[in-house]
Amino acid sequence: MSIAYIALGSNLGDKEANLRQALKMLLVKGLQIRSVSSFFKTEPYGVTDQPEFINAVACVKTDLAPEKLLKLLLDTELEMGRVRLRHWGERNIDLDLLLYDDLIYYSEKLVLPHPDMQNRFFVLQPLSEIAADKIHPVYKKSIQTLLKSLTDGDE
Ligand SMILES: Nc1ncnc2c1ncn2[C@@H]1O[C@H](COP(=O)(O)OP(=O)(O)OP(=O)(O)O)[C@@H](O)[C@H]1O
Ligand SMILES: Nc1nc2c(c(=O)[nH]1)N=C(CO)CN2
Repeated sequence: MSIAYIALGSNLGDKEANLRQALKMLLVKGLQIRSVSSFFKTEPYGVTDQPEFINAVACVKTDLAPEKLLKLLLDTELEMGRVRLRHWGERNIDLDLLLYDDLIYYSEKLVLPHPDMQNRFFVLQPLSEIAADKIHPVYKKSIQTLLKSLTDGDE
């Protein structure tokens, strides 16, 4: 069994209901959900002229290989009628794979750890709630340290 961390986000429709529905679907598809962070209201990152998001992170246990797990996430987005208005823009549901054990992996379809997670408050805040001491396999720093660097404005 492997442990993976999944980021959930929504800023269209009933955002909290969208996150709850996605979590239910992941469970039905066979992921063992070990913990889920609080749901956080977050300011839009990147493209800022859009509604605020609700974000959360879930820790799951799975036998699926990383690319199979990513496919499960992308299929779940599609089954929820994935709406995306523009790159980094509004969406009813977004499921990203943040970490998979301590794997460092790069393919056309999947990059692990998620290559922008260290820059995203909306990821590090919920992740640090459920995995503060987890060490990022590339930066070799804990999630809480990465969060502090981001909020302190370190390089
Ligand atoms: N760790 C990862 N988690 C999710 N998708 C990934 C990851 N690494 C690579 N991808 C690829 O990124 C593609 C596009 O992802 P997506 O449409 O969610 O981009 P985005 O949400 O607009 O931006 P971002 O991925 O930076 O949040 C996916 O189809 C997937 O193949
Ligand atoms: N706060 C917040 N900002 C974002 C988010 C998100 O989930 N939360 N997702 C984006 C596209 O992946 C772009 N910007």
